Amino acid sequence: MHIQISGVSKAFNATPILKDVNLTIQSGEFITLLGPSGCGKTTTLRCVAGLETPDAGSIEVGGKAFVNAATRTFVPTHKRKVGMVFQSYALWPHMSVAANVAYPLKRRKTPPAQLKPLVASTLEAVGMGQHAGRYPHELSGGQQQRVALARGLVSAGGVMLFDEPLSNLDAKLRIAMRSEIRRLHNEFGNTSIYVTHDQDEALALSDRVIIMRGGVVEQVGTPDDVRSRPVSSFAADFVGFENILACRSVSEGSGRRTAVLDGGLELELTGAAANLETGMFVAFRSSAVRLGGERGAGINAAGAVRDSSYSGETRTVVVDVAPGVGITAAVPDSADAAAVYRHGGSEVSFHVPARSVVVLER
Ligand SMILES: Nc1ncnc2c1ncn2[C@@H]1O[C@H](COP(=O)(O)OP(=O)(O)OP(=O)(O)O)[C@@H](O)[C@H]1O
Repeated sequence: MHIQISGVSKAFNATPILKDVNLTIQSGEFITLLGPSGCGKTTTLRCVAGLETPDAGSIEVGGKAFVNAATRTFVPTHKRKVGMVFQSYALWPHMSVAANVAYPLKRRKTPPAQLKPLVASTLEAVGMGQHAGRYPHELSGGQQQRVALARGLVSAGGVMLFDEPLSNLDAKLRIAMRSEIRRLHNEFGNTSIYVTHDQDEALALSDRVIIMRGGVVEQVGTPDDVRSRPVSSFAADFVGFENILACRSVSEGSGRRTAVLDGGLELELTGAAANLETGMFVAFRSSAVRLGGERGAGINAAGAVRDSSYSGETRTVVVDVAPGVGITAAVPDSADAAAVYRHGGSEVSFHVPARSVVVLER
């Protein structure tokens, strides 16, 4: 089902929450709305579901207007046939698993001859076939979420909406359920909109990621686009670039253009960095920073180790290059690395290859 969100705005108590949101979602696509708390992800989803009414704009699904503020069209939620899965599983405690899944079908007056096999096959698809007779309190959190998924899937006439469905699960289960959600999306052939503030989840699940900021769409791209080519310092920060520096000035001399960045770091402006101008930003990941004697095209500088911490396979080292300006580097962890970088104050040189530096216009 193709989804077209056009010019959607919404205010609560005169505070604008969505500001002219435009999104085109292809039929069969899995897209994620990613952004910090309060940026309007859930409100966007609720407008598609019919749980909120936009003040302006329209939402069309499969060529049919769900809502259009200009023509005062509004299709109520139960007639939209979208499947919804929430963070709180929202199961009826007094109903069995099968009855919970059957509930939206009964409300729609689905004939029993169709209802029973549909509930059974959907419970089978989510791996809960053998628990149809149990009650929610007899299930683990992960199993309850599977039932909620099945209930969403039977309601979905081609569109699934997910609002942080995995937030209540532990880390291991979250990763397992991610693949389940993606598998079911493919198997059922739905178009899915998924809300999260977890970038790993967004990158793992989606065909495209929509980064939102303060009620507007900041960036739309494939997981690789948003991870490797953020469009702004906000987007770069959100997808985990640890180092974001402003360009303070650009100078030209003897055929070379050189930028001075925060902390006095210098970067020769060639290749991808050729367009950098004063007021713009550069970003690079901690994994791109080489500590030690290596030099080459890019940033070559030195500073004093502020501190270092063990973080899994790598050791994260913060090097101060100026008062209040630290560069974060990730180096493979070893006893040597721990010994060298554990203590603050020691002088270390570092290099950031030019190819690892991303230029951001804002
Ligand atoms: N019914 C409402 N009445 C008043 N304010 C609301 C209402 N619903 C949402 N808001 C406000 O709108 C803003 C955006 O909320 P929304 O839930 O869309 O954000 P979000 O990006 O999904 O954030 P989160 O990840 O915290 O859920 C918040 O500041 C919230 O307090």
